[in-house]
Amino acid sequence: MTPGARTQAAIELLDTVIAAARDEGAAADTLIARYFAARRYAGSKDRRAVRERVYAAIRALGERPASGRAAMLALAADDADLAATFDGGRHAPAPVAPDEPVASRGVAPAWLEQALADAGLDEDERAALVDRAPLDVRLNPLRPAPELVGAQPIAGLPDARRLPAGFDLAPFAGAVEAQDAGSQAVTLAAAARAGMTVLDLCAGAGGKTLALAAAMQNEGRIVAADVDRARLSRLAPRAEAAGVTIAETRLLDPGREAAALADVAADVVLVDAPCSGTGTWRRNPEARWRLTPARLDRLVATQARLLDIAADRVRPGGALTYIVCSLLDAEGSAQVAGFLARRGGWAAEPADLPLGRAHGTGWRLTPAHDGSDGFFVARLRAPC
Ligand SMILES: C[S@@+](CC[C@H](N)C(=O)[O-])C[C@H]1O[C@@H](n2cnc3c(N)ncnc32)[C@H](O)[C@@H]1O
Repeated sequence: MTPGARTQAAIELLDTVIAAARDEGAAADTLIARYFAARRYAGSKDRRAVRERVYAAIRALGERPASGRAAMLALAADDADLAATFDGGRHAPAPVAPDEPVASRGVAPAWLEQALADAGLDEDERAALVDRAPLDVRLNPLRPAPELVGAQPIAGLPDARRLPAGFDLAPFAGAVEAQDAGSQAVTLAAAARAGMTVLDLCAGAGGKTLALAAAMQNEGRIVAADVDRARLSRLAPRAEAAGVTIAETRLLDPGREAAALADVAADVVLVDAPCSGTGTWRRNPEARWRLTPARLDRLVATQARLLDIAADRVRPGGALTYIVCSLLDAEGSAQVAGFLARRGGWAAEPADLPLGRAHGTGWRLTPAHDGSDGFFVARLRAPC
């Protein structure tokens, strides 16, 4: 492909990413894979260059742009080589007209930037939300530790390593789990120990379930529940590879979760709740283009409902750990304040984790402060 054809491909792809973000359609990665599946003539260098351009645009633009062309013109404003590809040549974008719309750079849509500022994140903290994320892993203490060339330790997390970009994890399946340092740190707030009964209410594919099992030295019982069949079905093979035998999965019907869990009385319940993901924009920057105030309201309502379901499953004196990979107070500190207001006798305990700092009713990790994804976590103690 010529440089102009690559630019035009990025514009076309961005048009589909923008439409999918607006209409809750497929993720950018899926759209890029589909695009090239239908264009076998594009070589691996072309694919990489186009993909990089698409993601550079997504990362640079906070507001969902009006079009792929407006998005690429925003990048071209600071990149003379890119601007030169708008030459009207064969397969290349048309030359730029004097009054053409150009998307504006930014971290997030205005309403979200304001909500993040209201949550106490200054400009530098907000800008770091869309930096590139490192590759972090958790060494599985249930398996012999492999040699990982180039691995760096992460202070305060003995099982965490930061790996060089592009490191191939496939040969280490079961011994090494890809997991952000922040995700590892917030799981420690659950303080799961050998012999406990633990409910992982939003287990997904089991990233935190496996970390809980390791902390429990694979002794006790974990009920790993989720409403998403596809995600939950990935847990059992991962557990087997990791040597985890104490986790059982339970697929829940949305709206009927409480009944399906009525037999569980847990020492620890973990709610790794569905959220806006504002703390994981480094890995998923297009999420900024998908979130609307109405979608956020729905997530906040679901989180409150899950907190109440979870609280009913904690034995007297047990603990509930609530986690969101979001830095919005509506999903974090204020969500927990609402829980404490409607649940007499419950108390928030200081988390005191190796990463992060106290924030409102809980604890917060941010990319700028901790070099990890952004999280809010609270540990809540049930009355005896
Ligand atoms: C942040 S993800 C969990 C990630 C997972 N704990 C991990 O560490 O990989 C949130 C999960 O909540 C699940 N979820 C959404 N609504 C739910 C509900 N009503 N009951 C249980 N799980 C739910 C989603 O399917 C999703 O897997």
